[in-house]
Amino acid sequence: MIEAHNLTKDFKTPVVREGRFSGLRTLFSREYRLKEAVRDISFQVERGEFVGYIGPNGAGKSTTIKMLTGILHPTSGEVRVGGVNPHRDRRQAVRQLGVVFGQRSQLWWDLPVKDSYDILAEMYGVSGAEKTQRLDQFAELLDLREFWLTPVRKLSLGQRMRADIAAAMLHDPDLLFLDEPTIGLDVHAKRNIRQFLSQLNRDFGKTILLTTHDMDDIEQLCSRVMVIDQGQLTYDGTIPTLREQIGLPTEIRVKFRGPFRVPEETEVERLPYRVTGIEDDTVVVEANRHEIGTMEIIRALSEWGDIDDVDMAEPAFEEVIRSFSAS
Ligand SMILES: Nc1ncnc2c1ncn2[C@@H]1O[C@H](COP(=O)(O)OP(=O)(O)OP(=O)(O)O)[C@@H](O)[C@H]1O
Repeated sequence: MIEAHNLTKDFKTPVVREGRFSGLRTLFSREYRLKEAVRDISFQVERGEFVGYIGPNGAGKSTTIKMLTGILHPTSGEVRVGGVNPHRDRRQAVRQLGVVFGQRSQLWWDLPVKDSYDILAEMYGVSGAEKTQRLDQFAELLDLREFWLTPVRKLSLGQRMRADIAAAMLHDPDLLFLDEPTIGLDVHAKRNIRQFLSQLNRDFGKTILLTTHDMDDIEQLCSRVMVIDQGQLTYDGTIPTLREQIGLPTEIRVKFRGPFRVPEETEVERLPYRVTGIEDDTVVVEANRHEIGTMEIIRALSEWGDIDDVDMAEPAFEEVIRSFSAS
């Protein structure tokens, strides 16, 4: 559905001069600084996938999305979306993709929500019957009716986002790009949006590429995640594998039935796990699953006493990403 081959995007920006008349001198300067926003990125997204695209600020996420949607032309490399070049065959590409930018709306600010849909339907050549059928469905799933006749500028952020997602899907594209769709929303509004996106993917087979700083979005929605850092793709795979690669410690809480004996610190230190706490009948251990298997730890701990229950907590996803970007 999406193919990116050795995508690179450089931005040339004039070097800003200091001092008097600096604005004018910058304007006429021939000195440029080159910024490699995206460097030699290749990936493929198959039909029906839900992919998270994440990375620190300024990593190159928006630039990539803009190349995939045809807004920007790559400096080198190639993009195909549904078999077409989105920059060259703009009309064809636009028909099969929907885009939502969390920070700005594609709806008409002063018009009632309903009127924006009428204009978009006209622009995309969506027939009256199709429009009615889709809007009925979206109104149901996204609760649009409560603000149907309200001008867009009067909507809350959550309402505006729901209205925008429905607008992006009005012409029934196969592919949806979302850039920060849950930014600034409260927990309830985020849940609504996530539910709808999940339905679009699961029940309607839509392919979705999601850029977000909200790690819960990624964990709850995406089956695959791509990490970009300083313009380069540093990871492409599943979330559990990403966790394993980083090797952040897993916390294991072991509850003992009856008495137990924790070995002396000197004995424990030689082992690839650390006892980080003892609370009544529970011992908390941190281990790096790179170095020792969970079963091995449990086997070792069972020598301390009679194990009643074991609970494991994986490292928080946000921490995984932070550590990944720093390494
Ligand atoms: N039009 C432009 N001209 C010059 N530099 C640009 C332009 N657009 C982006 N950049 C630079 O390219 C780099 C990547 O920017 P981009 O917006 O793609 O990052 P991002 O990962 O989307 O960041 P964020 O999470 O903050 O939105 C940044 O250093 C940015 O300053």
